[in-house]
Formats: sequence, structure tokens, C-alpha cells
Amino acid sequence: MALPTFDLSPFATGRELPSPEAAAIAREIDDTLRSTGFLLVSGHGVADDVRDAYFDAMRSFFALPIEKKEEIAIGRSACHRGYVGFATETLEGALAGDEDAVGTQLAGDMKETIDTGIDHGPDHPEVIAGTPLHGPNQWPDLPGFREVVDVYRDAMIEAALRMERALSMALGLEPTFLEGQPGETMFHLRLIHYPPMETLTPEPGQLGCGAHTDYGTLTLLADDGNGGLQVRQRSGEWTDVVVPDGQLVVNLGDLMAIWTNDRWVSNPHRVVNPPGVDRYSSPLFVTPPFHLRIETLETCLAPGETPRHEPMVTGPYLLSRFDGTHSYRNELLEAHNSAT
Ligand SMILES: O=C(O)CCC(=O)C(=O)O
Ligand SMILES: [Fe+2]
Repeated sequence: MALPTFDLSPFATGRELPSPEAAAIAREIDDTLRSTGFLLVSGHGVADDVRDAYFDAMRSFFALPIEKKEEIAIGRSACHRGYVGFATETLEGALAGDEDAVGTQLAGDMKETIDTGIDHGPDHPEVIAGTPLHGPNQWPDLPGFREVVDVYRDAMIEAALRMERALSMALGLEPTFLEGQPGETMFHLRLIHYPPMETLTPEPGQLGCGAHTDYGTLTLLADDGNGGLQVRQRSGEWTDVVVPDGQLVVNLGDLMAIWTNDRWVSNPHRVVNPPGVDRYSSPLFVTPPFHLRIETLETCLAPGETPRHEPMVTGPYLLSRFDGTHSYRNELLEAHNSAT
């Protein structure tokens, strides 16, 4: 399915907002998001050479022997950062409002990842306060790797800010509404490798990445052009997402439904490992500050209308979604892994 592409350059940091040009794009984005939670963006500010160096770094890391990769295993991190091995995360069934379905499919995803976030040193106030999900990344012993990933994450955060400005305007709010929420927005950059299908012996229903919705507000994803990402339309049909070279896919996470009272909702998506070729992809997950209470925005309520969702505090909600899907945090999945 060809998704529409929107130019984010009018929302770049330093550009005057709101501008008539930005307002027109924001209106079109709103029209699209009322029917599907997926779209493409250009003008996001991530330079091709920055992206190419990052994808090369991903290939180098995932080619390392498993013992080297396990040196930075996520289970060694107190803040959910590090290497997640094959079949240890199970996204199938991780759908909003359907938490009971998580874990009914126990065969884990046929992918491996590194989960990273903004590096928080020991003096960061949230680290001092012991807030979960805040702390340092774990880095492999690969020269230049950390620098390349940090440069790419910074570029992707700028892309995310452009998108947040567009979404804020699309909701009839100040352009800085989303980025200006009190506290520190969580930006989790994930590096993913999917091996080719024929190198695997999947259990029934096992996928590269099981059907799920994303948890936060917004995800921006780059891939290597090898395909495999599929999105479920409101009609129930699964369609392939083709990401043209140089563009990013943007999709909504579940918290957006609370904020917008279901004007915009997330779509389930999944990855089928492509045949004959490895797939590398990388989502940046944008989640509002840990302590922020998400409740329906006034601009998304018609006169007399009441919110359809209970308010939710971001951090505990995100942790509960991680607990359901990561075997190192979930006894049921852990037991399945050690038995197979
Ligand atoms: O690799 C992809 O294309 C999608 C990954 C994804 O949906 C996720 O990690 O949430
Ligand atoms: Fe996802």
C-alpha cells in the first residue's frame, strides 16, 4: 500500500511557526490520521550519510558472535537498555486494551535488537530519584559504534520534534504543545535485525515481529528497503508498507487515542522476515515524560462529549507493556524460553 508522504521541513527547529505552509500540511496530516495511524515523511532532517553510517554500524554489531552481543544483554541493565536476543521478546498480541492476549503466543519474535535511550548520567535528577527507564546505555566493544548511534539518535530526535510540532498544530494546539510537556520526553531508539526467513524454523504463528500496537505517542522508523513491515488497516486487511529511500514511516502509539479521544488511533502492525535477505530497521519510540498524566485534550472533545478513556500515567503504563512482552521481565515467557 502506498502511504501518503508529508514534508516536515516547515517544522524544522529554527523555522517560524505557525506558518501558512505548516498549517496546510498539518491539516492534511490530520485528515490522514483520522483514517489510518501510518504515514510517510520527507524533509525530516536525517542526512543520508548519517543514516548509512548507522545502518553499517547495525550490520557490524549483529554480525558479532552471540557471546559478544550477550555482553550487553538487556537483563544486565537496570533501565531496560541493551541487547535483546532471538525469541526473547514476544510482541504478538501486544495490542492496546487487550493486555490479556499478551503471552498467549509464547514463541518469541524472530529478531534481535539493541534497545537504547537518551544517556542519563548518575547526576540526572530522574536517576537520583530512581525513576525506572532512566540511566546509561550499554555499548558493545566496537570502535566508533557509540558515536555513530548517538549522532543518528540526535538526528532522529530532531525528526520527532518536527513531527510533534505538526501533530500539535493538527490538533489545534500551540506548535510546541507536545514537546513542551513538563518533564523529559522519552526517546527510545531500537536497532533491529531480522534474519532471512529460510534460515529459520518458525513455530506456528511465529513472526519476525508479532502483531502489536506501539505504546507511546509516536514512532518514526527507517528500514533498509528490504520490506517485511505490514500494517492492519481498519478494514482488517494486512498490507505491505513500502518505505521509499530517504523517507521515514511514522505511526501513532496507543497513548494518542487517549489524548485525542480516538480521533487518531494506532494500527496493529507486524514484520514477516523477508526471503533471501536480512532486514535491518530502526524505530525511534517517542513517549511523553515518565510522570505525565495523559488525559483527553479539550480540543478533541465536542461540546457535551466526555472522554472515552481513563487518564493514564505514562511511565507505569509503559513498564506494564514491557513486562508483558520481554521474557527477562515476564516469568511465563522466561519459562518458555528455558524449556525450548
Ligand atoms: O522493524 C519494523 O519494521 C517494525 C518494528 C516494530 O514495529 C517495533 O519494534 O515496534
Ligand atoms: Fe511497532
